[in-house]
Amino acid sequence: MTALLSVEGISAGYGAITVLRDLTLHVGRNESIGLFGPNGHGKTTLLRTISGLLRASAGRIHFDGADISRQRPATIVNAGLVHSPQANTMFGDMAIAETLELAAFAPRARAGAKQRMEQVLTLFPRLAERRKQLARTLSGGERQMLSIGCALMCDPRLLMLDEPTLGLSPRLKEELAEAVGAIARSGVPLIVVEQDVEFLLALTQRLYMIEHGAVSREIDRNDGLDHGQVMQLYFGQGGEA
Ligand SMILES: Nc1ncnc2c1ncn2[C@@H]1O[C@H](COP(=O)(O)OP(=O)(O)OP(=O)(O)O)[C@@H](O)[C@H]1O
Repeated sequence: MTALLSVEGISAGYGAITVLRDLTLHVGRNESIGLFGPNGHGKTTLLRTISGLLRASAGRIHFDGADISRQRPATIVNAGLVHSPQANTMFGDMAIAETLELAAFAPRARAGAKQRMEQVLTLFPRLAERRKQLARTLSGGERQMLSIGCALMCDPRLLMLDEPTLGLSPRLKEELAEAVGAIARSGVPLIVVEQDVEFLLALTQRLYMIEHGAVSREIDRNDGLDHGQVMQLYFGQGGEA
């Protein structure tokens, strides 16, 4: 069976700067994967390239067997490949409920939008309590929840999360980690970028270490490595936190 997502030998960057260099990875149909590695080595650039916000200068990306390398972001979202970016700024003057409604813009997401909104508000009670509050007045953690909520409103078949717990207090981090775990258990495959390898090992089946714009190591949870052993590999390869 073909992979749900396959990224084959892509290169991408910004103008004259090449960030991704011949990067290859895949996500199976019933799995979630984690991406980790040093800052500035291309994890966010990879998610932006998969979601069509950046165009790869070489290589191919297939989602559910279809070549999406040249597709527009809206087409990719409508296919069910949805990206929840880091520190999403949102429409500040819109309330939470309005923002979630607007997020279900993709034709395939419109039909079940009402029911999905209820699911998002059940997953994130903080958003339910504040449904009339303006997005710009939300705390960092609440914004992160709204960003993930908006991605869920698109009815994802594969959801990409960029550092969902970055900068959160331990309590909020736990709340978010629990919600992300519930999303995975509900059957939505995930690609999660995180520095917290322990969190990734608990959540995903495989990890890719990204260094210098390429995959430097693949770790399968079945390899039985614990957090300490993964970190040893990381630092042993010259990685920096
Ligand atoms: N819009 C841009 N224009 C030019 N360079 C950029 C742009 N966005 C990112 N970069 C550069 O591309 C490189 C990779 O950045 P990217 O955000 O993909 O890394 P990352 O691995 O996600 O980092 P972090 O873990 O800190 O989020 C960095 O050197 C960054 O400065």
